[in-house]
Amino acid sequence: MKKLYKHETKQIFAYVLADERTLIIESIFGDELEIPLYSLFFKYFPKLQGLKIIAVDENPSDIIDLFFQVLRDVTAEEYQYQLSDTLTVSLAGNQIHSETVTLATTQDKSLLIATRNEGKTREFKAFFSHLGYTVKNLNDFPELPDVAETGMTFEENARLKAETISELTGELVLADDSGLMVDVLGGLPGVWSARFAGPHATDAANNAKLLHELASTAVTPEKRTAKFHTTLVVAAPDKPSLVVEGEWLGAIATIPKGDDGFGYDPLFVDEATGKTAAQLTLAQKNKVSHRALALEKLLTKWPDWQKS
Ligand SMILES: O=P(O)(O)OP(=O)(O)OP(=O)(O)OC[C@H]1O[C@@H](n2cnc3c(O)ncnc32)[C@H](O)[C@@H]1O
Ligand SMILES: [Mg+2]
Repeated sequence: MKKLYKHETKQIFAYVLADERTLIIESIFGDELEIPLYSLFFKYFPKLQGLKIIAVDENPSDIIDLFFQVLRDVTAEEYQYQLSDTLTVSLAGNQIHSETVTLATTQDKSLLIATRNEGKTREFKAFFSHLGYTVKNLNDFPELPDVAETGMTFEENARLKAETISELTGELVLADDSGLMVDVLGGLPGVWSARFAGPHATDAANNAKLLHELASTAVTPEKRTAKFHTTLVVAAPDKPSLVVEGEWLGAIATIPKGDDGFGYDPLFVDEATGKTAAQLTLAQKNKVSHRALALEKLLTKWPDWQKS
């Protein structure tokens, strides 16, 4: 069964009955969306199979709205619900369920990422849109200066980028300083990853230089181990910045593979899957990458930091 579903007001959704009794909610790009209340959904969804919803709109409350529309469609029963801090469900006028819920809202939350790198920005956008944040980067503010990365460590550079831009704009700013560390090259290119093949080097030039370095030192396959590192710094006016980091273990391939991602992704082989980062979808990379791990840590620290 596959049906195109027209949302009451604006969005169009498709839904498909899945083989297993699971609820899968995907964006139209195939990214799985994390929406709360899965168990509740199954309490009321009467089919033996599960449900796959493909949503144009990723807003959790719209998807919950959709779920109840689907439920009415499937059961021909008049389920009603109300959603504020509490979700209440009623059938034929009688309340049959009530629970407290927390949903990310999309109101007034914006985050400036102090980067001009659109590859990084795409990953941050995918992550923060689930939390209701609108993400902008420095390409949206051409008048802001480039911050020179004069530090010798990822943290120094990330602080420079986040704190300078936060001071200039008065905004909440996140910066990412990251790089590839290849064991046999003593951790290079490291903080110089963006400039490995020279100032303003392209990704292709950096990748070519990396392959050349490893070929010229005749490195055996098992010695091509490497890791991606990122340090994230969040800065806001008048408080100490929040710093987290993440690492992703892998190895350097002998030829570039895959079309997704950016930077060194076509050469970085994920230790767990054997695929290059460029062979992973954005959603897959965003579950395992150095940036994803750092963002996970950021989320656990974010609420206390925001209150501080
Ligand atoms: O400083 P901003 O404006 O954020 O952008 P940048 O590209 O200069 O970024 P960095 O200074 O942090 O340098 C990071 C380098 O490491 C590469 N890199 C970082 N994360 C990566 C990832 O997830 N996949 C592939 N390459 C990555 C990236 O392409 C850059 O060459
Ligand atoms: Mg940079």
